[in-house]
Amino acid sequence: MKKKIAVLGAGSWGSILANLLAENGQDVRLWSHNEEQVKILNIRHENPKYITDFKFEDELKATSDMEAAVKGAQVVLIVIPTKGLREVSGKLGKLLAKLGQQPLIVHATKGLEQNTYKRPSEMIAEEIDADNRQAIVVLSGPSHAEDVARHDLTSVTAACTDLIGAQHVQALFSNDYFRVYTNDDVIGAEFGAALKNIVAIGAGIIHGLGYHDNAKAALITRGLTEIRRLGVAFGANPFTFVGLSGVGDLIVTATSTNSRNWRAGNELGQGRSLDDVMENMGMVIEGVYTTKAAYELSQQRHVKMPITESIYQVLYEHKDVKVAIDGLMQREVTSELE
Ligand SMILES: NC(=O)C1=CN([C@@H]2O[C@H](COP(=O)(O)OP(=O)(O)OC[C@H]3O[C@@H](n4cnc5c(N)ncnc54)[C@H](OP(=O)(O)O)[C@@H]3O)[C@@H](O)[C@H]2O)C=CC1
Ligand SMILES: O=C(CO)COP(=O)(O)O
Repeated sequence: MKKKIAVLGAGSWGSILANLLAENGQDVRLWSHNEEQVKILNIRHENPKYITDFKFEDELKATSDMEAAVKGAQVVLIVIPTKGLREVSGKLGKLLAKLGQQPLIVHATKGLEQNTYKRPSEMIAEEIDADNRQAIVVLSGPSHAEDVARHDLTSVTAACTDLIGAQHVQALFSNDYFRVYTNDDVIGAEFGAALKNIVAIGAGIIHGLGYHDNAKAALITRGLTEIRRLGVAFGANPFTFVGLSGVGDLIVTATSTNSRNWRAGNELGQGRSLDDVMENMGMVIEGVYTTKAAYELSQQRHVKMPITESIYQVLYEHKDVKVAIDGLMQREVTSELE
């Protein structure tokens, strides 16, 4: 049955997910705070800043009025970068209370909040009263918007402590090119999603420095060990990290030139400054912020994360990229299973 779905955030991922839901026959309202972008989406069916050479479904309606998007919605999908998530969730929470609605909440944000180190679902739960929502479901996995736009085969995970919520999302999003699995490990899904961006920056740096496949494979594998260590310290199921929202997303982000995190790392490896890289990307590079949060969290919890620490030193302490990467090899040798 056709559902009314509000999608908050019209960047590359929000707009493409909204389009997928419209293709699946749902009644979708895409909200953006940018009126000019809304006009272009409604008149030309394009979102040129975020997805080039792509025509959106005629049925997909955009609006800059959050109330118009959310009114009557049975499902609200939030696709806002971590930095703006609390603000947008707060507005949504107030609106749902005013409208007396209780939709299922889905989010696709990948990161950890600065200073509090909260996961996206924790921020959302704090900003939307439990009386004004059903479950919160995490949609995550290896899924570059550019690939989904061209109907490349994609598989992701819907994670929710209440499996019925995850199954609901599975049914809404799945089609012949987008396959959704379920998982009840929200902590693992969110840590996998956030932390893989740090490793993707590292993989880009390695490429930019001129190292090759052996170095990339080692970084990805040892990076996964760090992701698992921190996630498990917070109660994640270690098996989630060998799933789509763990190693799956790590592979796609650390090996694809579509990845903003990989591209940022590659440019840093070639000697560009972080300010320069961030200014020119024009889209969010979540890993830059997540590196800081994860590094501080690892120090606080005494979790060994040498790759994260090295990337933190490059991003925040101006350490030379080559010295940082080569330094990883010069550490005391150790057991792989430690
Ligand atoms: N792109 C992808 O392929 C994928 C992305 N993700 C994740 O999805 C999340 C969103 O990423 P993505 O769509 O790529 O990001 P983009 O940078 O492409 O777009 C972000 C969108 O959010 C809007 N926005 C940012 N802050 C606010 C705010 N405070 N209030 C209202 N709107 C805001 C931006 O508006 P404005 O244009 O005004 O800046 C823009 O429309 C990230 O956490 C990312 O890691 C997950 C899977 C795949
Ligand atoms: O999360 C993503 C793909 O699964 C998108 O990664 P980037 O933000 O690095 O482009």
